[in-house]
Amino acid sequence: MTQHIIDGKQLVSDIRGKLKEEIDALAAEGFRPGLAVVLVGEDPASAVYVRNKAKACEQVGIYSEVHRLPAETTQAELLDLVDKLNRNTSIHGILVQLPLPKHISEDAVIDAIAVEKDVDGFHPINVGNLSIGKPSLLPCTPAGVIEIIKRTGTDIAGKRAVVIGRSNIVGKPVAMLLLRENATVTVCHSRTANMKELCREADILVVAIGKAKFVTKEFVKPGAIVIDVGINRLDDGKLAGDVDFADVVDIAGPITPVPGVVGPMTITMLLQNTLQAAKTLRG
Ligand SMILES: Nc1nc(=O)c2c([nH]1)NC[C@@H]1CN(c3ccc(C(=O)N[C@@H](CCC(=O)O)C(=O)O)cc3)C=[N+]21
Ligand SMILES: [Mg+2]
Repeated sequence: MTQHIIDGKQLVSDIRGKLKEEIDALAAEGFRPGLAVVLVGEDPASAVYVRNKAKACEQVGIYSEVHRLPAETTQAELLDLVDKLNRNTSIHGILVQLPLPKHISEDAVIDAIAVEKDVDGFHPINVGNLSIGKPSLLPCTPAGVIEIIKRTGTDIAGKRAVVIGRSNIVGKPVAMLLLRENATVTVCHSRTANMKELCREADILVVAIGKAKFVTKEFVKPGAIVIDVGINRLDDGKLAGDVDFADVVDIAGPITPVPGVVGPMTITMLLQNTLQAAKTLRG
């Protein structure tokens, strides 16, 4: 029983291959999409993600630059950099790595990013446009989750979907996107009663709560699609998802291991958003 374990490498290389073709064609016309990533402070995990993002850009031919600022950077200095990037015509996507140091308001920084360059899809205008069904830049992890589900060959319309987690960056936008695909959507959280019973009704279960191995087989309907958004660092240094993979793998249908699928897909959707933003800005 391994054929239903979703192959992240295959998925990501298919999509990145198509992105590269389109970017190569633009480059042949003398136009290259550009991404700026801003990292404030020295969080080691963030440093790894930022390096992975730069590597992925290079792979598909997106120009990228990383701005590393010290932890003591003031909010005014960061807003000043964002303003410069907003006006830089060779930059089409801006990503300010979160979390930011406590003395800086994340809301103020996100609000300052040009809506057309907000490749994280975190700006309130992009969030609002998603919720009312207008075109927008979609948040990367949620967009990746939908792409993974579609590529299992599942028709989402009419299915029961349960999302565990209601964060602004994953749970809520995943629920919104599943609704847009005509699923019947339930969102569970820390105050939900009968969570196991609700989850067992799901044809599609998306887990984003940040608790290692929280979801066991009692949460899973036989054959259900299980998408694990969690990345938790265990005491032994290994990564684990929010799903107890060994416990769930035999009962689930298509299932994502951690690491290997949702993380690399998130970065792939960032590349896709940067291309989309570049085409929009180019007109
Ligand atoms: N403005 C902003 N946008 C983000 O999209 C954003 C952010 N801030 N802050 C941090 C989180 C986290 N994040 C990840 C992306 C890829 C992997 C990834 O590729 N993970 C690999 C494993 C990497 C490892 O070994 O640690 C995997 O799951 O296979 C993980 C985490 C994006 N984030
Ligand atoms: Mg959440």
